[in-house]
Amino acid sequence: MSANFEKIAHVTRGMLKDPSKKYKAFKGVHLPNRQWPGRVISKAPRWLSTDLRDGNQALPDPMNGEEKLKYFKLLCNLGFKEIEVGFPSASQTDFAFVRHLVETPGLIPEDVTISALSPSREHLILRTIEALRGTKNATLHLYNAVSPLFRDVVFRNSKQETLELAKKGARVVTAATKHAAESTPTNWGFQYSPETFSDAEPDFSLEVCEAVKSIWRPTSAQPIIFNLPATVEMSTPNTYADLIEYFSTQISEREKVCVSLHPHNDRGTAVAAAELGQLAGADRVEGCLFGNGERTGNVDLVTLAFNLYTQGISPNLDFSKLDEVIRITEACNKINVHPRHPYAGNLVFTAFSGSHQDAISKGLKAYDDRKNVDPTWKVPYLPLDPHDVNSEYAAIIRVNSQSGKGGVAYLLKTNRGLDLPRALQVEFGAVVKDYSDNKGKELTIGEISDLFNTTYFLEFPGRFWLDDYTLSSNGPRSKSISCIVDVKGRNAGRCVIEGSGNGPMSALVDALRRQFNIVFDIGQYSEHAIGSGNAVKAASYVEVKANNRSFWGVGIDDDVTSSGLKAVMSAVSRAATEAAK
Ligand SMILES: CC(=O)SCCNC(=O)CCNC(=O)[C@H](O)C(C)(C)COP(=O)(O)OP(=O)(O)OC[C@H]1O[C@@H](n2cnc3c(N)ncnc32)[C@H](O)[C@@H]1OP(=O)(O)O
Ligand SMILES: CC(C)C(=O)C(=O)O
Repeated sequence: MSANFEKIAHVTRGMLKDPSKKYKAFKGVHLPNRQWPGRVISKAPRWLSTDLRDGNQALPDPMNGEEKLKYFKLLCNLGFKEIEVGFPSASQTDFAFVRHLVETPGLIPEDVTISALSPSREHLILRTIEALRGTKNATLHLYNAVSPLFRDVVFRNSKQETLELAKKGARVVTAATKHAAESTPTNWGFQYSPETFSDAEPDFSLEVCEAVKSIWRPTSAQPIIFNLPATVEMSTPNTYADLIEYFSTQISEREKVCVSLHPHNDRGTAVAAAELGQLAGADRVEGCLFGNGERTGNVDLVTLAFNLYTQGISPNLDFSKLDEVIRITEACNKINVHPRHPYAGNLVFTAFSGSHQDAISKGLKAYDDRKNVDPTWKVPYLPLDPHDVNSEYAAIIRVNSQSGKGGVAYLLKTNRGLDLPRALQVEFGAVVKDYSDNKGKELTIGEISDLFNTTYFLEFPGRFWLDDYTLSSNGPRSKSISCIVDVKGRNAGRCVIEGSGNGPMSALVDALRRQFNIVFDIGQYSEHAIGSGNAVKAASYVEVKANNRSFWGVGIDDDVTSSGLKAVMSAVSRAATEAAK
């Protein structure tokens, strides 16, 4: 028997060459006049967070009471007005948590409605109502599965028996909430989910929902919520949208119904399904932060919210402190947010590749230049301004062997205030590229900064190091210089060199030529201030040309003339080092 089983297992293991016998294409509803493709989303839906229920039931280690409370407060702070707080009939932890919320004054904000889920079984419904009793606003959420697969395999129920199960549960809910002896009256709302809606006959889902509606008798002021789950995502998201449009247009007394979506992410398209479902007429969306939830998760509410936001539509949720949201979610769920998670992953505002870095830094500069006149966000590769989620641009650009000069220059600018001329960017970009290629790993800004100091002799002397100097004026456009210079390498030692020219720099060039017989020309030169006030410094960049080659030097000093002279020494040292190779 066991050998036989292994044989079968062996034969069937692995992907099939022809999967068509084992897997059948999903057949959607026939909807030739579908309207949703021509629509656009123009407002945020009603949101319900089911992190504390569907999210929690999917965790290897479900949240304890303390974690649930922390999470509940987070959800309230983010702006959720409907929160499914648990499945109180499942465990004492869930029951006690709901009671704690209800019984502790001030824990549930006045404008927040809590909801709890119950299967359509009398004792479980009663226990759920018991948990919610006494809170100001509560939604009792009832469910039973309606699809043929569940009818046949799980419940072994006929259609009629499935319909009766829903009706029986609805009646229990009505009776128990009507007669609930509450010292503080609860404003009860009712929600019904035909579980497995995505795989059920659309007309049967409608029939069950109509039956539940006739028992609960909603009004326009207090509509019933029909939550239509893609309990399992069955096919492309357009098929879910078709089902939603069909339901939304066929259900009677539509004005007394709130159509709600509850997409799971089995095919990775829950976000698309939720968006198309809204086009198809849904008013409300249920999901979890960062897509936690059964199997591949519930639809990710963070992505949905930012998808709206980046279209210029307020999601009515505030994720400004996204880092904190991630920290709390990871701590409570014990599941990390993926580094490439839309909007939230720690790599989504990061570019390693050179051409992306170049485009981003140009885009950020262009945005900064025009934002007072035109605040429209248009920056290559960045659909969201990282500042909106409290992130810094500095985190955007990171350097490895795929990076180019633009990213390196951007980092030196943002971290050290150094605005390198383009030709120097090219030169130093190549130095960084060589270094990172050899290292085979990402470089930190500290490493890039050290490499810049070493390459341009900013901290440790090169072949020539200017210790001190005096300048004297011989009349307009004529200067003399006397410098104390430390020399390394051949003829090492300290010496005094003297020269003259029409400015300090050309006087130094003359002194170096006289003393060391070094012949070169000054090419490009630029300087700028770093910082402001008493701490201001000057940065100078000088290009020297010798033997048909160009070498850049950098000098930083409190004094602008000294920074220029140091930059010349830095460039000449680099040229001399190269000549000595
Ligand atoms: C798609 C969803 O996410 S639905 C929510 C799912 N969440 C959970 O299940 C988390 C909490 N659940 C639990 O703690 C338990 O499953 C309980 C307390 C609800 C029930 O526990 P048990 O009575 O031990 O039953 P069990 O867990 O085996 O559930 C299966 C039984 O429930 C029945 N059932 C399942 N869903 C429903 C429903 N909506 N209405 C009525 N009966 C249902 C099944 O037919 C099965 O009955 P059977 O034992 O007669 O065959
Ligand atoms: C009970 C329903 C809403 C559910 O969680 C699902 O079908 O996924």
